[in-house]
Amino acid sequence: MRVRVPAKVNLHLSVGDLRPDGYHDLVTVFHAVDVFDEVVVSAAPRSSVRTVDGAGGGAVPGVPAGPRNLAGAAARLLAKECGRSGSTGPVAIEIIKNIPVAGGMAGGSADAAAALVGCAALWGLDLTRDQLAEFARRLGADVPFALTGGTAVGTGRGDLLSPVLARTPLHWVLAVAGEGLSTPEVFAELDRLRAAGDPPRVAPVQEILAALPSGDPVRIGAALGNDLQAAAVSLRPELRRTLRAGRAAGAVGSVVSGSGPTCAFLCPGPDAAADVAAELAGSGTCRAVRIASGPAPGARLVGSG
Ligand SMILES: C[C@](O)(CO)[C@H](O)COP(=O)(O)OP(=O)(O)OC[C@H]1O[C@@H](n2ccc(N)nc2=O)[C@H](O)[C@@H]1O
Ligand SMILES: Nc1ncnc2c1ncn2[C@@H]1O[C@H](COP(=O)(O)OP(=O)(O)OP(=O)(O)O)[C@@H](O)[C@H]1O
Repeated sequence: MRVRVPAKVNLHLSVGDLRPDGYHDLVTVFHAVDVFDEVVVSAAPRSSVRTVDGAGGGAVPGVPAGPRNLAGAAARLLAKECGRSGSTGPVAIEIIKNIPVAGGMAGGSADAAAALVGCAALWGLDLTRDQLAEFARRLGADVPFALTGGTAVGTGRGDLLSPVLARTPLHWVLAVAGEGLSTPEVFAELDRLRAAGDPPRVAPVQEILAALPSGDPVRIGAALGNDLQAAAVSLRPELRRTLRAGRAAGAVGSVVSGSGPTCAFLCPGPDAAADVAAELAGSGTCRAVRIASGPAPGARLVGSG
């Protein structure tokens, strides 16, 4: 079973206080973009997970091959919970990676969502979208959104979703950094910054929710915001230059995606995105540049047999 699954950017992310369970309450607006990982799940004598680079086919540093890989964890969870209702068994999982690793674009979460969809199909499990979402939630805060895609508001840990009807395509340039950031470290840095003196918080979510139906990139660009941006910039001060370079190149909005360090630049249209990408690529402020658009659909079977 071959499943295609999108990356996300957060158009809005407001972070509440640290909870006793180590998480923070969030209000976020997820937006899926057309940077896709593919996850291929096949019955095999022994379970395994292998990741290859979608661009060159080589190894992908930073992605665990063993039991810590979230896609393998997804397969194990489904086998454990549904073993009695279908023919579960060992699976070989191959991940074809295009989503930047540890980039704040939920790549590991996407692979977990794709593995849930692929294994459910392989094993003939008759699960509803709600049942899949419940398993997804147990794997990580970002996993349920990778199932649904589109644009959605997330509350709780970010895992309670309600869809946002905003179908006008948005054109993005993504600036990918040379080295990733650890999500727990970025949340911890925000706690530290707040203990030392409250950094400014993002505007209420209503601002972006009011802007989205207009489809107007200038209005939407002005409403982008992320409480984790200050923490990501504090850990990686060079992101300031990246953000400045994208705006100087003509982007109408900029935001660090999730826990970073990927920076997302909203552009007025596809031609402007090509111009911004070319200029950013020459600015020397990031490792790679990608053009993307959203909203993209969530995890979907694209082949079988
Ligand atoms: C930053 C975001 O990408 C925004 O969409 C997500 O909140 C992160 O989601 P994720 O990577 O799926 O997160 P998880 O794997 O569930 O959690 C990793 C760690 O991030 C921190 N974490 C995550 C989500 C959340 N609401 N509060 C947190 O404090 C916790 O330290 C947690 O142990
Ligand atoms: N399938 C996977 N793909 C990528 N990373 C994985 C995977 N499984 C486990 N990981 C681990 O998760 C860490 C975070 O990777 P990921 O690419 O999901 O980060 P992220 O995009 O910043 O996450 P998020 O946006 O959800 O916070 C990696 O450093 C790696 O150790």
